[in-house]
Amino acid sequence: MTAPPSPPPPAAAPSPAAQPGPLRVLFGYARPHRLVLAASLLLVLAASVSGLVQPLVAQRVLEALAAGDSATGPIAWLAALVVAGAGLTGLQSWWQQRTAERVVRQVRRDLVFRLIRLRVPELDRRAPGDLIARVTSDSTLLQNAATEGLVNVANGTLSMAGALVLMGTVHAGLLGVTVAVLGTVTALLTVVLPRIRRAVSRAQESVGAVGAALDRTLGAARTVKANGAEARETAAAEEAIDGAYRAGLTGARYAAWVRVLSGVSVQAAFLAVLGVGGALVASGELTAPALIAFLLYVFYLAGPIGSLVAGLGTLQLGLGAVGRVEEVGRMPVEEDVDHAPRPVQGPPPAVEFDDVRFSYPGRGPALGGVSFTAPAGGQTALVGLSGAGKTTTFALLQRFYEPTAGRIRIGGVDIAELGRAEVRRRIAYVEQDAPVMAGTLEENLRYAEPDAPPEDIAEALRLTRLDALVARLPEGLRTPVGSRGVTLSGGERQRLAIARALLRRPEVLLLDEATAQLDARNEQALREAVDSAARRCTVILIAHRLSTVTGADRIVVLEHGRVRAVGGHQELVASDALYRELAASQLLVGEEDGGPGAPPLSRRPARRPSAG
Ligand SMILES: Nc1ncnc2c1ncn2[C@@H]1O[C@H](COP(=O)(O)OP(=O)(O)OP(=O)(O)O)[C@@H](O)[C@H]1O
Repeated sequence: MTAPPSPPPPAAAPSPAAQPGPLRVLFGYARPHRLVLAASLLLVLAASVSGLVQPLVAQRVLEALAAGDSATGPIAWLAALVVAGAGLTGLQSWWQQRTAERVVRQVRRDLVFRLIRLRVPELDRRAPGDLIARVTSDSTLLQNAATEGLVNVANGTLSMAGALVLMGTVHAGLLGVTVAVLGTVTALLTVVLPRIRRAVSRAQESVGAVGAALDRTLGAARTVKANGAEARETAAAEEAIDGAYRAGLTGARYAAWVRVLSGVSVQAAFLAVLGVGGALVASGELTAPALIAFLLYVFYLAGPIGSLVAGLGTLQLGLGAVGRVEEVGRMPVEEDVDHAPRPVQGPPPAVEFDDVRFSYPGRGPALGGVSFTAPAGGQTALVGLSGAGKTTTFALLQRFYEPTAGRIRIGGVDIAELGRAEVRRRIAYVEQDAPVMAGTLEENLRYAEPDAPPEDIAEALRLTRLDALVARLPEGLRTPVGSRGVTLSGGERQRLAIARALLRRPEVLLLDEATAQLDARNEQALREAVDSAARRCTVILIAHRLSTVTGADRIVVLEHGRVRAVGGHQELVASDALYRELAASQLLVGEEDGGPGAPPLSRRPARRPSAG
């Protein structure tokens, strides 16, 4: 198997101990692109300077005209400045957007890299829809802030400072008037902008909740429809949509205030300067062209102020998203799954559970000291009532969760000493509700073994009787399956999962028995497939059916997270009351029906992440 390319770890994944503020984090995302962003800032500043010089040149034009001189030169300069300003603005916009796309690509790659490696306990407590929203929409807000927001704020600040300096050269007193007016407006803006940020954070959380609600509902679409629960599910999503709407309205209200304040600032400064400057012109302390030039500067300020306000607004949106993106950086991931472990060729190993204890977070013990040995190369069946702890033993064996006490050994080696990739390379796992991955039937088969030789594929297909299905499909193995292709039946999906598992030639095969949806013929085929796998590896299965239990070398009866009894079928029927009860209530019915058609020993619903 070739190892997948592993992208670099996230650019900014702070340790929980010292978390920098959101602004610093934002700078962290912009830092790798600082040269391009600086160039972008220079371009926008150059465009601003061309605007900044225009009032001065206009003043020359007016003075030349007032003196009866030719104004052709200054007018030509003015035209050149206007064209240069427009060109620079266009170039800057393209350049900045290009950088923004790079930033968001990196943010999304980092997020996806981490999300796919999240530890199972973390995945179990998170809603996938919410995690997806962080990749799709929060990353966009963050990207805008880290590029456009920072450049706009820098440009607005520098351009405004430049304009104020030039205005000071025209008339210091009028500059004082302008600064007083703008200062008042700025004070008001600092009250409003953080509110926008909080509103955006709330809106983003609600959008994440919409995603989570939809993910849950669409994932259980058949159950929703079968139970006529469309209205209830719609209401649940609508509640989140309304939350986003309310937060959006709040944000819009504050955004409107920002527009009003920034618009009013220039108008107010204009009126104040006109009044004071008019008096100065009347008293002869200021020339009319100088006042006009000053007023042009005041209008020019609308540009930098607009840039500053837009930049601050974008920053607020981004700062609201930073927390949600950064939180992913703090979620625990499996660090040890990205190296290609050595191929396994050894003989089947024994699997030992030695006084294993485990509790799910916030729950009582799921396993309270489980000890049993699955003999090397044998078939071991785990049976027990629903909730006894069967699936939990599989989760611990694959290091999805870690035991709180006790040891699990494969071939005598404690799996805690092996990397997760190593442990999982030795084990093939067939889930009860085995999912079909996107792609063709062949890609599904080769999912873990892309280089499996064709004869192995043919054998796996034959053993699982999928060869008949392949022959029926128009494009054979190249037929796309899953959501964008041919829909496979539950039984076909399960056989596909077993074929995939057999192709991996594992040391240990874990089978959460998936025979409930098979007809008798195919179930017989599966038994043969598992029997043939058992000649090459150690098989542990969560048994739901009589035929499996009677075929197993060893049966482990679990009850309330403990091993209640271990033995063969006849032995347990004779010695264990619970096993006998299970057999009496369900297995015997199966025998009467002819074995393979028997009902499951224990049924359980498909598990969904517990987080809502
Ligand atoms: N992800 C989880 N988070 C919290 N508790 C869990 C989780 N998975 C299982 N449990 C709890 O742990 C206990 C053992 O569950 P487990 O799934 O191992 O039982 P099981 O024997 O496999 O049951 P079934 O046959 O119904 O699948 C149960 O009380 C269950 O509610």
